[in-house]
Amino acid sequence: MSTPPHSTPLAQAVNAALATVIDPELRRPITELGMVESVAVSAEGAVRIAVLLTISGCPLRGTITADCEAALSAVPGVTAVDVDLKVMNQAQRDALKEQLRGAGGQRGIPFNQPGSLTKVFAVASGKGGVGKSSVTVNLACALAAEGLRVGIVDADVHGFSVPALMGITQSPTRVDDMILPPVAYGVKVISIGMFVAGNQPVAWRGPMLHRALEQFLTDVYFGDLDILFLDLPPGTGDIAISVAQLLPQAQILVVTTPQAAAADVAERAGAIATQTGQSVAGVVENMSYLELPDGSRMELFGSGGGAVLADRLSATVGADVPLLGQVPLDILLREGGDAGVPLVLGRPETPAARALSGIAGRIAAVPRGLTGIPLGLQPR
Ligand SMILES: Nc1ncnc2c1ncn2[C@@H]1O[C@H](COP(=O)(O)OP(=O)(O)OP(=O)(O)O)[C@@H](O)[C@H]1O
Repeated sequence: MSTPPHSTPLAQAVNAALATVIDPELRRPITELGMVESVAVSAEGAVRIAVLLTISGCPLRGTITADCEAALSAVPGVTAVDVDLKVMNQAQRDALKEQLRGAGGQRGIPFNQPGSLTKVFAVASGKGGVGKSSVTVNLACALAAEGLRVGIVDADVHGFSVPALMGITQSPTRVDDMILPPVAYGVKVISIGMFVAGNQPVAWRGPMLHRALEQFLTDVYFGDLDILFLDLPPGTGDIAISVAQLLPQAQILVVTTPQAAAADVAERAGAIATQTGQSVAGVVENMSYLELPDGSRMELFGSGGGAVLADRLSATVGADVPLLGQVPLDILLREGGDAGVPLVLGRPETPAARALSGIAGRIAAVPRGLTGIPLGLQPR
């Protein structure tokens, strides 16, 4: 015989345990999301719950089942757990979407709303291969490990690499017109690479890129984020202009190597801020040196490019653009990327990981860009 929830101490403990189960995509307790349809606890301690999935093919059904079983089995007095998975009907899905998007379920780019507190960083580089994506992923993971809510939009549509760097093979879940991004290491990630089959090259032109970015920013449910990174394609292409139009408050973070020639092209990527009215949050110098076994440093790509670039950008944009840090070359950084385990998490003790974590700390301290946000000031 089953008893209704809340009626016994055991049923209350079961409900409290269920409230600790977090939906892997929405990152909220399943009890808050209307996902627990029913809970029954027998006098013998057998628990039977019905969980409503957002869609029938939910790729995370196994995870949700295992998490419910683990949480409930740990409750003293529970002798058996049976999780019955069902699927939300349209009315339940609509209610969930409304809950997530706010009353009225309004569409639009949430990061542009007046109340948004998300800091947006567009990570740019002059040329490819300087480590822009590796830096983005490591900064995001370092910040998420500190407890911040972090997302990445891989806007490098021609050379998307973020999912692989974070070991993500899972596709986003679609709940009608809402896209739920996969989460890795606590970071919500969306990439054009998740929407193309296999490893196909993407040959899109400007307007399609703009539309894709707009769709990512509008339809992907990130929830409340502290920091959003946009991994831009190298150079000063259409997408940088689109970012400026769609997210005027995005601040530019420029990644370069110490090489003078790399700094020259990177300056163009940063200087676009003067045309778009955005601010430049700083410069990250990557591949700064290689530490040799005797402790000496070999400067493979020369030296000083990051500092020169920061000075030049300060002069160009008319505001202080700091050199946020120098990241040494480290084979482990490349290996971590290949294995989908970012260095700051896999080998946090290495000098490169420490440099990246230091830069992440400096980024966390950067105030939110205000361009494009109504300040609510009234003229007297
Ligand atoms: N500090 C570093 N030490 C060792 N290897 C690095 C370092 N930074 C990046 N790499 C490696 O260099 C390669 C290029 O890095 P990454 O893909 O991050 O560059 P990118 O600038 O994003 O390139 P693109 O824009 O062309 O996609 C990768 O194999 C990466 O593992």
